[in-house]
Amino acid sequence: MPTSKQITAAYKLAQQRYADLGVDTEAAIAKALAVPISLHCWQADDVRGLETPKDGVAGGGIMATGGHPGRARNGDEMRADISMALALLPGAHRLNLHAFYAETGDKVVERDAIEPKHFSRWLDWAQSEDLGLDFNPTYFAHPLANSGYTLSSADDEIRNFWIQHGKASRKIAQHFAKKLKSPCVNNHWVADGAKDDPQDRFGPRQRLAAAYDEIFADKSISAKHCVDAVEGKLFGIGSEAYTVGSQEFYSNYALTRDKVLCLDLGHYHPTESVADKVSAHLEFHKKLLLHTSRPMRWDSDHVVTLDDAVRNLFLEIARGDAWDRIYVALDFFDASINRVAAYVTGTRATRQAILCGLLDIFPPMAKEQRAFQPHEPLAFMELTRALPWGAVWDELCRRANVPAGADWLDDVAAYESQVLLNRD
Ligand SMILES: C[C@H](O)[C@H](O)[C@@H](O)C(=O)CO
Ligand SMILES: [Mn+2]
Repeated sequence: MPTSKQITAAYKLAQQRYADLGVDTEAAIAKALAVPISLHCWQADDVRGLETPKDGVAGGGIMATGGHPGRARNGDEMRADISMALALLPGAHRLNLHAFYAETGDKVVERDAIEPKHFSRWLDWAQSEDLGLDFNPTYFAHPLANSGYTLSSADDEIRNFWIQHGKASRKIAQHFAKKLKSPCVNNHWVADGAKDDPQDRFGPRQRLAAAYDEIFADKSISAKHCVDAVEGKLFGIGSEAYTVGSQEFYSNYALTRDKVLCLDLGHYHPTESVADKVSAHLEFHKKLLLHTSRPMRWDSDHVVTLDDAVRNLFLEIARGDAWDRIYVALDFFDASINRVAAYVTGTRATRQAILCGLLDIFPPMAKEQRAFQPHEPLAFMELTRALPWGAVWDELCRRANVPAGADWLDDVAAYESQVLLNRD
């Protein structure tokens, strides 16, 4: 693995190479370190939640598969594992919590009754790690979600239960934001839908819109603190034929209600480009929440790698200079590998994509108002891929005081043998 001296020497050469193309690597490193990435707490425990012991499935259209030992079994273990991952990650981070990670002791507290106090241990830990907090109401993995419909249910009792949960989530998000002096993104996703063609597609969508309107009607919640986002999807396990909260539904909802639209890289047809959607949405929406994920043939939530989808997404953000109009969050869960390694791999890949976006040669070229021959953009895009961004990344890691290269694997191996393998 490269020494600190070797990293700096390689960086100097890379810096010059980029400078010749008009790219300021110092500015790119500083900005790439500053973009906050919200780490999803649910990779640590395979999306099980802390409410009651459950086996395997999270329920509601998503599922972590695999049986690698060492899964976190409680809040303390989750926090320890995430702290371990954070120690190996460069840059600014937040923690993205789901409501079913409330810690209520021996008391069963229903989701419509959760309060900020049930997350005080997460809040204390976030303060100690200097992290902002984001939040998500959990509209799945619950007996009242078994019918396949929650906020869009035709059953008043079920729908009202989930409306109360949505309202409670916003109070918690506002509390986090005030305590941590940092706005809290509160992302709403429901798995509502049908496995096979329903006879009524209108009713659930009308009820879903009305339910959200009721949730968001609470005027005691300020958008300065609680930044509500809504996340659509093409299909899920059990909602193959009909997903109530589709992309079109949420795009229109967010636009007409001034909410943030969430784009998850796993939520589209495999050939659809999420990068291409960014400029279309940002022409109309103020902000986007981006969930980085890797859909292997379907919405499988594989650990993020530096693939074209993630790279192109942040190239697009860079080309539109839209850094202040996005929130970046992770969304993957793999129970078949060491979960700390999953965090480190996926978070590093996301930040590498951010860095590659910032090292793009097109924005400086655009300033020169250079007229391209039709064949040139493609040639320059190929050149961009071949530029020594890895040397800039190593330098970024060195400055952030975290291992460059794959040196972090040693730390993960030690943590696995000393901590993770001692769990049942
Ligand atoms: C656990 C999250 O809420 C979930 O992954 C959601 O963001 C999603 O993407 C569902 O497919
Ligand atoms: Mn998502």
